[in-house]
Amino acid sequence: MNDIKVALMGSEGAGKTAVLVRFFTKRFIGEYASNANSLYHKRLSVDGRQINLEVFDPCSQSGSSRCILDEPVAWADGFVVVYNISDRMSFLYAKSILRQIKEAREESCKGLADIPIFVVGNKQDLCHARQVREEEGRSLALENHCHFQEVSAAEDYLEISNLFTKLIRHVMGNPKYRADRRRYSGSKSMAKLINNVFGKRRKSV
Ligand SMILES: Nc1nc2c(ncn2[C@@H]2O[C@H](COP(=O)(O)OP(=O)(O)OP(=O)(O)O)[C@@H](O)[C@H]2O)c(=O)[nH]1
Repeated sequence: MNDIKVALMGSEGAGKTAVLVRFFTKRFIGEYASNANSLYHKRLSVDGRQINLEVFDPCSQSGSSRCILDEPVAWADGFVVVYNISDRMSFLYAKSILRQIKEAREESCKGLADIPIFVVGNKQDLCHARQVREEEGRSLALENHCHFQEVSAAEDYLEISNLFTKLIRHVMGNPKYRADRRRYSGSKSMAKLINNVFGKRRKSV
């Protein structure tokens, strides 16, 4: 079993939970109670390999994204940074998240290039109210050595599913992930870290 840990980042209302719930359930639910950090988990198979996927979905309303970010940077094998294409502020926020991930990883001497990050422009169905051009999203991703995709959690399942599958493949192909897996396999230390950082709250969708 491959354990893969992904952190979802982005401003309040960008659609982080909607994107995740779409991937996990194929459905768009519309409104989500979001007053706490959540850790979702799901078992799936990618290229014939069994994956135990854990996704950290922070509550943006806590207003403490900086400290929320510190631990996931050490914890996550990959990131999905979501913004809303009809909200420029959310794009600027995504930019600042990427900068913070980079700084935090530089502090821990891990660099940015070795961790898969997907920049996701959500709410593509609202393109009539677009405030962020697709090229801007693509350039931001390129500048930061990230992958890029626009999606609509409201309308797409396939694109979102492909995105997570691609992320999982990149994580599994990452030498750092493979080294960490060897180091942590059979160890209780990661489970302990997760409980310390995120509390015991876990969700299955
Ligand atoms: N039109 C449209 N609305 C969306 C889409 N994705 C999410 N929404 C709506 O945007 C709002 C916020 O979605 P959430 O998934 O709760 O956003 P979030 O980023 O998790 O927000 P926080 O939990 O507050 O951090 C909800 O009203 C969703 O229904 C989308 O693709 N298109």
